[in-house]
Amino acid sequence: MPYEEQVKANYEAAKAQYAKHGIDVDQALARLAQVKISMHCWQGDDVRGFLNRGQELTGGISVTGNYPGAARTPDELRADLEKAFSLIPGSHKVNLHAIYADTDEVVEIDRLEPKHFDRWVQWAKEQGLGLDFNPTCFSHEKSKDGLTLSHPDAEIRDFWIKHCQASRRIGAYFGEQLGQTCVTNVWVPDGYKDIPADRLGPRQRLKASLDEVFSEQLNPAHNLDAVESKLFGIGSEAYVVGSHEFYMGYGLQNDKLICLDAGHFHPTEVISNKLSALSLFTSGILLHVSRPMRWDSDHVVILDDELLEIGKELVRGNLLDITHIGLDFFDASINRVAAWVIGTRNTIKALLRAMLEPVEALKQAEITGDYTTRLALTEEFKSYPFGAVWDYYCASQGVPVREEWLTEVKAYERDVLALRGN
Ligand SMILES: C[C@H](O)[C@H](O)[C@@H](O)C(=O)CO
Ligand SMILES: [Mn+2]
Repeated sequence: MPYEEQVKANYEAAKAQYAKHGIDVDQALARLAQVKISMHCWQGDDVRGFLNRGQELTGGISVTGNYPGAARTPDELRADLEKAFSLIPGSHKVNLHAIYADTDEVVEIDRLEPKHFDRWVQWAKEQGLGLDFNPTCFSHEKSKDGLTLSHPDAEIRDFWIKHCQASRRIGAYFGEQLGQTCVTNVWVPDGYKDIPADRLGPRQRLKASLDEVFSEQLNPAHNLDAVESKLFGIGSEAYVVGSHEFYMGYGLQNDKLICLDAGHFHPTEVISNKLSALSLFTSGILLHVSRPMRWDSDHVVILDDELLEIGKELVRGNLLDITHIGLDFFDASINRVAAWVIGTRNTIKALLRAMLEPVEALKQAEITGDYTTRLALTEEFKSYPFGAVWDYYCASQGVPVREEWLTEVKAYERDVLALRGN
């Protein structure tokens, strides 16, 4: 049987099995096709960006590895993103950082304007992509002591406030131009390596700075603001100003999306368990889907228990409408295009797996105290023919089925990435 026919036949057989449990697979795929993943541009060049290219990566984050072929220019980065998107089913977004401005002007980051991102906007229009945005409060001379919006020096604080204000305007421009809301996420690295004498003062300053950052009213159809907390970073082991409690309080009080990065909590703490609770109090959530390994190591996302659990929580709690799903990992030890493809396909797979579960039967078993059925069904469904549905979804979206995509990445590596000579 020709391969396409085999994929279709497997799909039909799988569909019949799921239908026995009242699961409408066609409906699940239609729903899945609506979900956008915001693919982070910074996987493509190890968080270097194009402004201040000489600056080392700071902010307590780190990229390891020296796999050849990192993008050196905006055109190269866009070509790599296009390659990755051609191997991922669905229609998605690109998440930009301010240092990825594509301009011939020499511009300081507190003076960035929408025009410095026009080439990105034109490209996004051509590609049918949405854009998200982030101020870059690191890798800069004015953040060299690890402090930005909470800095004791008012002039330095003001510089970063202006940068974040400029970033929000750029986000609103993206939203207006592309007809898709842009999420602008504020993350600052501020913290101390050792035990601080004053934990309150920096938080008071950060709060006041954020109030200024968000003082301009922007159309929420164009831009939504998010705030991202963290537990610790390299050089901020003892104290991070923007802790989870800080941003949860700030976000709830000021109607900002709360960003949960999977790598920003204690090693045994998981963000999947936070979604239902947060959803009761917030108007929106931003996810930074990442894979911490012993620390906030930003490994490429794999289809592990936590990713599956995130998918389940989003689907079972009906949270996809209020949740913006972004990725945040950076691995320079493997082909960077492959890293995007693996992490993004896995995130979509986790959602599909969750959509193909007998949720109502599981909830019913639970509510009647029949935990035996809950466990039995959960375990049996792990070997239901999810793969056949995934294969069909990829084929129907015109992207390679299974590991076929790797052949394309290898060819791209040979014909394009290897020629970059880096
Ligand atoms: C580059 C990103 O903005 C950064 O990774 C941030 O989101 C973060 O998670 C820092 O640890
Ligand atoms: Mn993050």
